[in-house]
Amino acid sequence: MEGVDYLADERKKAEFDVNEMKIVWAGSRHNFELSDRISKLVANDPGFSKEGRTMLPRKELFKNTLRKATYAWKRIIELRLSEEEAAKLRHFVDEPAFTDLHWGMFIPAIKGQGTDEQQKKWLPLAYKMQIIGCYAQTELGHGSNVQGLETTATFDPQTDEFVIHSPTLTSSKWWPGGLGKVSTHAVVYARLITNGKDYGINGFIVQLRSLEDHKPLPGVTVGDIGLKFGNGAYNTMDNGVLRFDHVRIPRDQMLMRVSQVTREGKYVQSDVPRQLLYGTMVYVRQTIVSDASNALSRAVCIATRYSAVRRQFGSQNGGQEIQVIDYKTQQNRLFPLLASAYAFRFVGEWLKWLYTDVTQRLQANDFSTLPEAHACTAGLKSLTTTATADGIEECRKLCGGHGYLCSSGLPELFAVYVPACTYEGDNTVLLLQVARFLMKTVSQLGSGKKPVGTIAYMGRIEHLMQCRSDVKQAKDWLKPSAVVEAFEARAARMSVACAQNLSKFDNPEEGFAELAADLAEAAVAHCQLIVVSKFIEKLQQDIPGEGVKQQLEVLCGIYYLFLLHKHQGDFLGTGYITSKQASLANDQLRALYSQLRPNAISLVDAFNYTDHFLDSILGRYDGNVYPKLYEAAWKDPLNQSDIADGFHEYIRPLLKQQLRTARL
Ligand SMILES: CCCCCCCCCCCCCCCCCC(=O)SCCNC(=O)CCNC(=O)[C@H](O)C(C)(C)COP(=O)(O)OP(=O)(O)OC[C@H]1O[C@@H](n2cnc3c(N)ncnc32)[C@H](O)[C@@H]1OP(=O)(O)O
Ligand SMILES: Cc1cc2nc3c(=O)[nH]c(=O)nc-3n(C[C@H](O)[C@H](O)[C@H](O)COP(=O)(O)OP(=O)(O)OC[C@H]3O[C@@H](n4cnc5c(N)ncnc54)[C@H](O)[C@@H]3O)c2cc1C
Repeated sequence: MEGVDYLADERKKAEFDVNEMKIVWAGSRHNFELSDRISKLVANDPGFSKEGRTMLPRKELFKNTLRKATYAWKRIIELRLSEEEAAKLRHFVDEPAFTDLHWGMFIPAIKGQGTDEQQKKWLPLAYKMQIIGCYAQTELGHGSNVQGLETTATFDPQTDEFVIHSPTLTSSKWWPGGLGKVSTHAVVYARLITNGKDYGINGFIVQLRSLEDHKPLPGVTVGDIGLKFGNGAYNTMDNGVLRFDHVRIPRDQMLMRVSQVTREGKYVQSDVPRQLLYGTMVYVRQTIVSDASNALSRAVCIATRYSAVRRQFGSQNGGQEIQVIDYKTQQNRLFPLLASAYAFRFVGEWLKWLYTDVTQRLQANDFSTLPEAHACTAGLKSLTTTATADGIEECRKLCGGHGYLCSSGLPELFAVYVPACTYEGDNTVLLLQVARFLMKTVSQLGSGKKPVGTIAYMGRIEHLMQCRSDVKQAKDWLKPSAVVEAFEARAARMSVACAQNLSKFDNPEEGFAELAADLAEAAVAHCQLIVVSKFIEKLQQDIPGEGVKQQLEVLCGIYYLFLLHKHQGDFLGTGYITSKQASLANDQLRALYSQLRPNAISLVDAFNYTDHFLDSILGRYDGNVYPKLYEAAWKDPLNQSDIADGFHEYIRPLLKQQLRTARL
């Protein structure tokens, strides 16, 4: 029945102020009001309808995305939205498009690596979308190994130009989003060669298509790389292939903040670190961490609401069956994901702060926190995207068979999200960057250099190597100090063990390669410590609203106790806890599940998602699942007629043949 709230009883059980929790989730009242207003604006505009998008063939799907992205831009101009509001609108339109890369990477690359003059020239064009840009770094032969890229940019002093060239097949640019069919320009990463010397990778602004008729410019070969994983999903994006045949660009289109080439062809290195060339990746990794909580919370919202609607087994005397959310196994799979969504939200907020801080420092020529910012963005990107992709898939399974239907919203969410484990740095490769940072920190411990920030705990290494957990009863696991020490001791001991094993190798690089799997695990332990610590720090703030802080404490407990349970081997193996203490942690975890249970629906309501954004019959706010699933099935093109296309060609002859055989 329309208008009935099938989850009303669940909502009545809430022990906290949901409206206040909405503000905590959004980060501030301002953010909440902004998201609330813009998400409703998008949901109520038929121009942003998602109806039938998973059914469209690629060409129509792509054209539909072009229409939506252009319509979004039109609305942004008409409504005079600020940059912040416009970004929110694109987010709630919820369809990967070329604009993500234009705003998310092309513009940030020019801002981060262009000189003031270059920014003045290019940014106004990009802001008005008079040019559309993408980020062309990855090649057919190399993605992770940026230093291995092959595209060349050779300076020609005769004409004061760079010649951009793709010398081999493997040097073809491959993957950049927005490149295949839309971008007029790209920031292209190529090897800078001047006076016959190779100075490594640099960024160059290259025009690819005519601004008049959109044809590729002479010397440019460009197209789409083909269909990707999933129906609809990321196929709304034109990931592209690009080759250059001696394409000439003026010298001043080399992005010159980090290094310059003079009119005479002399290479000059600025006094900023070369790693700033990788700055766009640091920026985007930070945004990906913030985005992880959006994707995970969305899946969790669907699975939680559906788990309260769905009933299986246990009816007595004709009564109702049990809601599947009441099974402990369902809770043990679902509630840690709900807790992770909140944990990633808060670590995302903190990382944003860290990124802003490092950016301000860089502007003042203070590069001291750059290595930590790189390690944090790389590690947390890896940790949160892996957990989110796995979590979305788990939510699909938590919804049983119906989760496999596209109308559950989960298959498409997974297909759109899962490449986050690969793009912007393969997750294993990024963990190994964190491990390098950890090994460097451990090797410097005796040098008098005091570790600071997220690595400050290494400064207490002697204590952390010896201490033992003093937990005696299950509720002792609720003490923040007991938990933080457990995660610090585990991370420190795993890093030190790796460092000790590394020291047995004559060649450190050989040792690093041999021990890579252990090093990646040490990096995970360090990153989990960051997430746990930031959640605990968040709880030390003043959090208004009846019962809100208590619910967050429950979620925080579930997050760290679930990790402790899952990685028990690490905690036991490094000798910080005993098996008895591990078992007490598990007892406490079960108790927390029971505390969370009555609040589960309201905790996902606090995400404040519209039904339009969720795009899921199973996750509907009103829980009216079955009639809507039934209705949706009849909308499938296969059900447009009772007799299937192809019946006369294929099925009928088959049946006839069987009839003949039967008669024989
Ligand atoms: C439905 C939703 C729709 C939309 C929602 C929107 C939400 C927002 C999301 C945005 C849109 C996302 C769309 C997808 C975009 C994907 C774009 C890409 O993939 S683009 C392509 C992305 N591609 C990749 O990510 C490629 C991954 N590969 C790499 O980044 C590098 O090759 C490497 C780091 C692995 C090695 O680097 P290499 O130079 O070979 O070697 P070494 O290791 O020897 O390091 C040397 C030194 O440098 C240091 N350092 C390193 N990095 C950094 C840094 N960033 N900074 C600072 N420092 C850094 C390092 O610590 C070391 O220091 P030290 O020890 O000497 O002190
Ligand atoms: C949807 C999508 C969008 C993208 N958008 C863009 C874009 O806009 N612009 C752009 O430039 N690029 C883009 N990319 C490319 C992306 O950044 C790369 O695919 C990514 O950096 C991984 O590199 P790779 O493909 O070379 O993987 P590979 O490095 O070939 O990875 C293959 C395997 O090797 C392992 N491996 C590699 N090196 C090591 C190592 N040193 N130690 C241990 N294991 C290792 C990896 O863990 C992985 O298991 C996109 C990719 C995708 C999927």
